[in-house]
Amino acid sequence: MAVYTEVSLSEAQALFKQLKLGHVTSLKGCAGGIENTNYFASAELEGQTHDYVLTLFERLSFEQLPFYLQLMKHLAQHGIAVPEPTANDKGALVFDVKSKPAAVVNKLSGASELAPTPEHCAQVGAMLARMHLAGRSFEPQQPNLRGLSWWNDTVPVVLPYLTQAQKALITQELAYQNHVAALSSYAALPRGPIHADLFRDNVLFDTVNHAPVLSGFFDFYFAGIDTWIFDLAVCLNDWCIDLETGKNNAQNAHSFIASYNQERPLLAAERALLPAMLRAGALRFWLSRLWDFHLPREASMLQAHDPSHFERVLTQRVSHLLDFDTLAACA
Ligand SMILES: Nc1ncnc2c1ncn2[C@@H]1O[C@H](COP(=O)(O)OP(=O)(O)O)[C@@H](O)[C@H]1O
Ligand SMILES: N[C@@H](CCOP(=O)(O)O)C(=O)O
Repeated sequence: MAVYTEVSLSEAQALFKQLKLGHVTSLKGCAGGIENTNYFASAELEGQTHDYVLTLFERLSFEQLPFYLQLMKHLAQHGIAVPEPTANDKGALVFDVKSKPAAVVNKLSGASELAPTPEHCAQVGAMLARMHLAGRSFEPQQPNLRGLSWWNDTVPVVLPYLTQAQKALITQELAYQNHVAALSSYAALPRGPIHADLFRDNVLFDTVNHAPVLSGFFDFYFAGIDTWIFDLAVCLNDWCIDLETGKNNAQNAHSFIASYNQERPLLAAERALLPAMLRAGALRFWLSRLWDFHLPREASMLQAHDPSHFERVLTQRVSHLLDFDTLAACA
């Protein structure tokens, strides 16, 4: 149950009044999620009911939040299906509720698809590409805070908890990623705001006439400026991976890359570096899961995900380098 901070109807009412969203008719704690307090709220305005999500941020501060919320607003206003944060009269997007930073966004419809097919992957791939293009006109800059410099800082912290084989894998991979980051072809990659954590559980689909229809992306709180191809690799490492074995699902990957490529054709340099970025994405999540698992932050409410899954994905990505059919298909 992800309600760590209780919000009363009258507290929600006061915020919705300030935001001119009307009268709150229902307020329900959201059972999903592990990091923040989320409430689903309905409000009536001029005879119409609208559904919202009220989030109280338990980890991020008042200072950190504007980047993420402004990015969501920018993307929503540029036609990307993401929750749009509501601003007050002064344009503020972050508010104080129970001394916690809080925001109100529109509620997306649908549910996550935890067993995605090529059709789901095609829709996510296309919207990911459109999201990258829409992000070109977003001006605020914040690096991906879970990028290379965080990996360099964090690998030494988790090393004492690893076996000899794991130590070898992670240190060799880190060295390889530092080498890649120093390449001029890497420096020239197109970049901009990326989601950086667009896993299956951060995307919702409706069902229309028995077919899935993407309703939106959410949970932008790992977003930052990084290469677009890294964002694509993070997605391929979740949407196109067999969760039991860590093996590539070539059909899903083909569909994901082909539809991304149709919206924004990949550059030759991006194709060349995709195998390296698939390894980077696997390292990033193996490392964050190891860090959460072995060094849980004090009073953390996070339930650590299984690190060994991304160790398996990394091992596969290193040994198979790439499913060449997949890349050839989007040429
Ligand atoms: N804008 C939204 N529209 C619809 N559902 C949402 C929205 N934001 C969050 N949710 C729901 O709330 C759940 C928790 O959100 P999430 O951002 O994953 O929380 P946490 O950051 O605490 O893990 C999600 O699984 C989703 O079902
Ligand atoms: N997708 C990451 C965990 C990020 O947490 P989230 O619940 O905020 O998406 C992982 O699987 O390790």
